[in-house]
Amino acid sequence: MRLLVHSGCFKKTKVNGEEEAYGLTAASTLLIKDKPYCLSPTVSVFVDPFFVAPFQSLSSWFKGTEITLWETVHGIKFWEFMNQNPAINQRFNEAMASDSEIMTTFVVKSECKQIFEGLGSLVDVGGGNGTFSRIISEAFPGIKCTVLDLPHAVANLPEADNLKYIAGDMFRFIPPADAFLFKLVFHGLGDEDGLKILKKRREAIASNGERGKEIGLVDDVLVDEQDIPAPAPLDTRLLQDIPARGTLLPDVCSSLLVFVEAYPTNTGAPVSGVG
Ligand SMILES: C[S@@+](CC[C@H](N)C(=O)[O-])C[C@H]1O[C@@H](n2cnc3c(N)ncnc32)[C@H](O)[C@@H]1O
Repeated sequence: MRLLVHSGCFKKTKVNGEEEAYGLTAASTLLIKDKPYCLSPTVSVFVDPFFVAPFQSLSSWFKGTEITLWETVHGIKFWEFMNQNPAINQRFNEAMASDSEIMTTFVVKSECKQIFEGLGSLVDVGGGNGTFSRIISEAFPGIKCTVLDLPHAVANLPEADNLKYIAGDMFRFIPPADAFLFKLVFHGLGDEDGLKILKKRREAIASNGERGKEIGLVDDVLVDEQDIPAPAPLDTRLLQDIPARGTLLPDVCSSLLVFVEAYPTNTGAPVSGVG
């Protein structure tokens, strides 16, 4: 318990003014199942041996020729691994969905609500099981939401009048829309692949008569360490990015923030989010 208190999972408290007890902290409150906001699926995926074990092979990766740590350990790319392991894929998608449930509270329902007003269509690129888009589609019935993701991620998901799924490859085609949402997509890409996606998004804008200059980016962004409020776990974030992306410094992510701010919304407010 001492360790768990030290790491912020529990806090020491007194019952009836004298008996020592342990209580939940703000962080561990988010791990309670069946509450509206629960990050337990996210935590359980990122501490699962399937995700943590590759870190035992860092030295092989450094010495080898594979681009990503994941390929060094599993012999295939991260998303191909998900395709071949449906049970893990399901858990991964649920983890992403639990993160989206929380984030939409701030992005869709309060802090950034105005950025969605007036939009006719939105493509959620690499949108996973579409939790983020489902919440947007319910809050803004006038926005036609399309979730683009790989076939194994979007198979058999229930659609609605203004929520559709496209099984596809974002490196090949991104459908035209008024707005594009990229949530937790770029941090898993190397710089070259990140730029390819931006070019595809550019083509989607051009094919829509130059409408749709809005872009929503919700991702890890590398900033100077001194700019991160303590105790933000930069080391954890950097480690989380290593398995799939293959380079240690997310340069594209840093420059993307600049890019995002260069594309104001139709309401004049920059669309950017740092998650
Ligand atoms: C980290 S997850 C984020 C999911 C979702 N945006 C969210 O935040 O809940 C990245 C997503 O990108 C998808 N993805 C990876 N490569 C893709 C590709 N080539 N085309 C379309 N989607 C892809 C994955 O299947 C996965 O759902």
